[in-house]
Order: sequence, then C-alpha cells, then structure tokens
Amino acid sequence: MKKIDVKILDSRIGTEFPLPAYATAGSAGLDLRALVNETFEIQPGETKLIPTGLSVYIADPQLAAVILPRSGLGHKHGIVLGNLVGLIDSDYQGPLMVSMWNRGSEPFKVEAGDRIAQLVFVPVVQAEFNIVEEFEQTDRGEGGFGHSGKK
Ligand SMILES: O=c1ccn([C@H]2C[C@H](O)[C@@H](COP(=O)(O)OP(=O)(O)OP(=O)(O)O)O2)c(=O)[nH]1
Ligand SMILES: [Mg+2]
Repeated sequence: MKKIDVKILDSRIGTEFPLPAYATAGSAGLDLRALVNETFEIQPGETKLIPTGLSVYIADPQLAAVILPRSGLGHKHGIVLGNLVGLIDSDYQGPLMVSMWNRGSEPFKVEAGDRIAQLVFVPVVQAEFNIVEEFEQTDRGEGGFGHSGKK
C-alpha cells in the first residue's frame, strides 16, 4: 500500500475519532469526518466549508486525491459537495476541507466526527500539448454529445 504523509491538525483524530481508514479490503474511499467544534445544521440550499482535521501531502505528481460524496448522504439527504468533486493536488499541503452542500429540502444536522465525504487516491497523467493542424482520422471524428442516439 502507498504511504502518504499526513498531519493531524485536530488532536481528536487518533483519540476520539480514528484516522480515515478503508472500511473493507476492497474499499476505494477513506471516509472523512467533520472535525467541528459544535454541532451545526446546513439549511436547504446552503453550502458550508468543513475542516477534516487533517492535511495530506501526496508529493507524487502522478497521484492526486478526489473528495466524493457518500452515496447514502447524497441520495437520502441531498448532502453532496459544493464543488461537486474536490480535487487534491499532489503539492497541496494545507488543511483538507470538505464543501458540504445541502441540495435537499430539509435542514441537515452534522455532529463532530460524522463521516461526511470520502477521499479516493487516483493516478494522474500530466500531459504536454502537441500543436497540430489535423488529427489522425477516427471513426467518431467530431461526433459527440449524443450524436449516436439513444438505442
Ligand atoms: O474539496 C476540496 C477541494 C480542494 N481542496 C484543496 C486541495 C487542492 O489542491 C486545493 C486547490 O483546489 P483547486 O485547484 O480545485 O481550487 P482552485 O479554486 O483552483 O484553487 P487554487 O487557485 O488554490 O488552485 O484546495 C480541498 O481541501 N478540498
Ligand atoms: Mg486550482
């Protein structure tokens, strides 16, 4: 398993709440917790930036991490991310934050330690642009945005 440097910014991690860990052998995501001082509510339509109590330094430019919603929160409560997906650059060393957006119709309560989103490490290819006049021809060509129909 890949080792990633982490700083614990809130001492409740490692004591009151565990360090994010894979829940099962096949889990792709590590659940991130709300390391807040007080219970709060997110009103319908509201977005709040929540600290996770951690910072990570991925260091390797061929890796990044994405923050994704938890499906239960998104589907049942309309709790998704204000940025839809969070992207953590490999050179970012600041606090890991989760933008929580209540796109639902009821206020949503969050307590300290609640698992609010998940972090997934992903491979990255950094590309260099090669300017050309013509592309090598493909079957698809410029067709896109549903040009092949529905069925
Ligand atoms: O949900 C998120 C998204 C981003 N970040 C941190 C890590 C990331 O590396 C940095 C910058 O994110 P991004 O590049 O997506 O935001 P930006 O608006 O382009 O900011 P910047 O100008 O700092 O790159 O913010 C988080 O902590 N949580
Ligand atoms: Mg950026």
